[in-house]
Amino acid sequence: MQKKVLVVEQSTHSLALMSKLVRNAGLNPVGANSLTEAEFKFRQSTPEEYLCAIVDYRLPDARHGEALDFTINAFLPTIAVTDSNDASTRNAVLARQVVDYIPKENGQIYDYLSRLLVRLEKNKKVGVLVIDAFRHSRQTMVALLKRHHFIIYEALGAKEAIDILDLHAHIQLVILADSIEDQPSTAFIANLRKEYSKEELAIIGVSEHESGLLSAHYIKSGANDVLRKPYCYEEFMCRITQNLELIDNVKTIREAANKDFLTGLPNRRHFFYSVNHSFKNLPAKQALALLDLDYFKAINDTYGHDAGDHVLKHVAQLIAQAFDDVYVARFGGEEFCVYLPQFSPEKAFIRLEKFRKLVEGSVIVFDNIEINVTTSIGLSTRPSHNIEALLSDADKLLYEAKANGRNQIGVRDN
Ligand SMILES: Nc1nc2c(ncn2[C@@H]2O[C@H](COP(=O)(O)OP(=O)(O)OP(=O)(O)O)[C@@H](O)[C@H]2O)c(=O)[nH]1
Repeated sequence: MQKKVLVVEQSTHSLALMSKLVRNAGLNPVGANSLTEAEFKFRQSTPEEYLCAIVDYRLPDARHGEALDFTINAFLPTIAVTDSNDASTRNAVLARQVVDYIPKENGQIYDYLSRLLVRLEKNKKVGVLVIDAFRHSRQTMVALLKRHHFIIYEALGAKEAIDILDLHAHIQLVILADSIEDQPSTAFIANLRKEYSKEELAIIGVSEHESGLLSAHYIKSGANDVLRKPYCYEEFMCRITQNLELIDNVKTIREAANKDFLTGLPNRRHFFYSVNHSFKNLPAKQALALLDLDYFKAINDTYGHDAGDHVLKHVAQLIAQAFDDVYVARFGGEEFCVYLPQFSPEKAFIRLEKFRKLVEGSVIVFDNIEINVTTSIGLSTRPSHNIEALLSDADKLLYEAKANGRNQIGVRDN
C-alpha cells in the first residue's frame, strides 16, 4: 500500500506544490492548512500508514512550532519547513527532533524535499554502521541517523565492525571516528578497501583534529568523505545523503549497462563477465544453449515491430522464469543464451526440451491478436575451458536445428 505523508502548510499554493512532490515520489499526501485540521485528519487513519510529515513551523493556530511537536510526539519522522532562515527560527526548529529543516527560500528546496522523501523510503532497507570507541559521540550520531529510518549498527572497534559487515550485506555506509578499538582508523579504512569498493560501501571519517591533515589521510586511505568536528546536524545529514545517492546512481548506471534494454535480461557483455567471474575454470560437466526464435521476421512483417517487441519480451520472461537458477542473456535480435554449469547432457536436454515445448504451447496476445512462436536450440555439452568455443559449437548445432526444420534442439550424438 502507498504510504501517506501528512503535509501541514498554511499557504494553499505551497500545500498544492508539496502534495504534488509527494505524489511524484510515489506516496500519498494528506494535506492540512492548520494544526487543528492536521490533528483531525491524522486521527482518521492508523499512524503506521504514514511514512513522515512535512510541517510548516508557523501556522495560524500554531505560531511557534506546536504542529512540529504534535507530529514528533505522534512518532512521525518530521521535516520542518520555515518561511525564514533566521537564527532564532532555525534554533527553535533544531531544538526539536526533526528529520531535516528546509527554509522556503528558493525553488531548489522543492528538489531537495523530493530527494529527501525518496531517501526516507529507501533508508528503511539501508544499513549504516557507526564505529566509535566513545559512547557519547557514537550515540549522538546514532540518534541523528535514527530520525532518517536507517537500519543502524554500532561497533567500538575494527574486529567487531568486520563481524557486523560480514553478517549484513545491506550495509552501504560506514561512519567511523578517529578513536576506534584494535586499529588506527586510517589503517582500518585501507583494510576495508581491499574488500569493498567505494561504489559499494561508502566510508565517512569523522575527524576531531583541527588541522586538515587527518582529513587528507582519511581520503588517501580510501574514505569517500570526511566530516570535521564540531559538525552541524544539517551538514552531517547532507553528506550522508549525498554519499548514499552516489552509490545508488552508480548501481543504477551499472544495472543499465548490464541489462538488455528491451527485455531486462542480462546482455551479452554481462553474460561473459558473470560466467568468467564465477568460474576460474569452467566445470567439466556443463551445457550451453543458444536459442533463436523461428521465422521471427514474419512476425514483424505480419503484425508490426511493436508486436515483435512484445513477443521478445514475453519469451525473455519465460526464459527468466524457467532458468532462474543458471546464467541467461539476450544476445541480440531474437537470439538468447543459457549456460548451465554442472549439468549432465541428459539433464540439460530435458530442461531445454521442456522449455521448447513451453514456448511452442504459449499463446502470446498483443492488441487482441494471438501470436504463436517456436524456438530452435543449439545445445553444446562439450567439456571445454573456453566459453567462446562452447558458443561456437552451440551455434553450429543451432544452424543444424534450423536446417532440419526448426522448433527442435540440435545436439551432437555422443
Ligand atoms: N521487433 C523486433 N525485431 C527485431 C529486433 N531485433 C531484431 N529484430 C528482427 O528480427 C528479424 C530476424 O530475422 P531473421 O534473421 O531473418 O530470422 P527469422 O525470421 O527468425 O528466421 P529464422 O531464424 O531463420 O527462423 C529481423 O527482421 C530483425 O529486424 C527487436 O529488438 N525487435
